[in-house]
Amino acid sequence: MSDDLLSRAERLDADDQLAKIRDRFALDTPPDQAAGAAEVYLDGNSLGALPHGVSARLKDVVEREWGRLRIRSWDESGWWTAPERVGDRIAPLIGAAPGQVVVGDSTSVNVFKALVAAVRMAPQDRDEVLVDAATFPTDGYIAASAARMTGRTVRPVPAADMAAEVGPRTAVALVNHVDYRTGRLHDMSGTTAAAHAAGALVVWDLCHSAGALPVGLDADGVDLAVGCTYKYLNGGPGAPAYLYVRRELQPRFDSPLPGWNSHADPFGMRPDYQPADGALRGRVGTPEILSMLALEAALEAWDGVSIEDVRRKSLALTDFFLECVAAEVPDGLVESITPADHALRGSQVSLRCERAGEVMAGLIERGVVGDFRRPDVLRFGFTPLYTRYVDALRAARTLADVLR
Ligand SMILES: Cc1ncc(COP(=O)(O)O)c(C=O)c1O
Ligand SMILES: Nc1c(O)cccc1C(=O)C[C@H](N)C(=O)O
Repeated sequence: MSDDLLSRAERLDADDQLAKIRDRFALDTPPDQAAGAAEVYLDGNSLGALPHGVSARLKDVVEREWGRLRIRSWDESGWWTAPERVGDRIAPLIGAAPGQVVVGDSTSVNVFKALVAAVRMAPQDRDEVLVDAATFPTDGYIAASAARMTGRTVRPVPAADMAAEVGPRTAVALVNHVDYRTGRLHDMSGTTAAAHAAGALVVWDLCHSAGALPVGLDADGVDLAVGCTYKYLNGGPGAPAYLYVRRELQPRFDSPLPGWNSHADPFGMRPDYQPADGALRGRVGTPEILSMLALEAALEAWDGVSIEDVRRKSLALTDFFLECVAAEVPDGLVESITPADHALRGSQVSLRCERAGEVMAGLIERGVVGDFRRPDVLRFGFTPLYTRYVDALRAARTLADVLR
């Protein structure tokens, strides 16, 4: 056991510019203090921790805005415009200028909107939809249905090969920015440029990158993007997702779900559909006000935080964790499937090991929470806003204990 690692972890935490941001989260509170030590939470890539402030905000939304103001809150409390307002709060985190992001519905529903709208915008003689072959399943299911509905076929392609595979038959490519299983980061700029050179559009799924690393949607000329808000954005279970539509494409965005909330005059109650301008064309029906306002409060945890600092810490944390695993876990028991190359790494470390399900259960029992993805992957998510270097060390040491 190397005390060296512990003193290094403590020094890294002491020097960490983001260390104080952890206080914005409900993490070191009972019952997390089982066995005297706070839980090491490395599952923020599935469900982000609760930021302080959300509970009080929700109480106010429920008791005052809903309970007392009732219907007036749609205007007086800003409920009606929350989807665009919260979208604009997320926008800087994903490199989008205001007016291009709208919040609402699940990621799955937004994948559907984005894909069908992209097929409708693409040259009509194009008959294929390329889908990241290792995609999170929901994207693949939705893409298959969207393709069937629009008379296209799906061709699965490894995300890393997407730039080479887009061609004259491609209407749209759907790519995960960071692979949920391996934590591999894909090349947004190069893939988008290659798709455009081939006359195709690209839809990016940002679920595992937004809030974990800088995303440059505008700079990279991305057409459409979707993402969830319950991972690194800490919006809470079932928090609504978002849809980005590049400003120049908005006039041509023809939603497959043209609900009344995306109408130019929703209260005109007219029988004919006339789409609104701008990002709110991506809205569908009545927004999820409670979860959307919880998300809005959660985003305050980002006040004064630079995403570049987040990225620096994320890479340092994942490097340190990999180093601790190499030092503490006997050789040959685990193998990292997360790229060592920083340019290819998101904010998680995935370790392949035998009986991974049982190993993760053992870790959780000992207060180290990651997750298990079948058949053999242990996932450890590193959320720079609240994960400490001592957490990375404790996770590696606990893993070594469990494996022994
Ligand atoms: C890449 C990716 N896309 C989509 C989803 C989920 O979509 P939804 O918000 O519809 O559950 C997840 C995780 O749940 C994901 O990791
Ligand atoms: N969205 C989830 C849920 O409702 C329950 C359990 C897990 C999730 C997840 O987010 C899974 C996650 N997208 C993954 O990367 O595996």
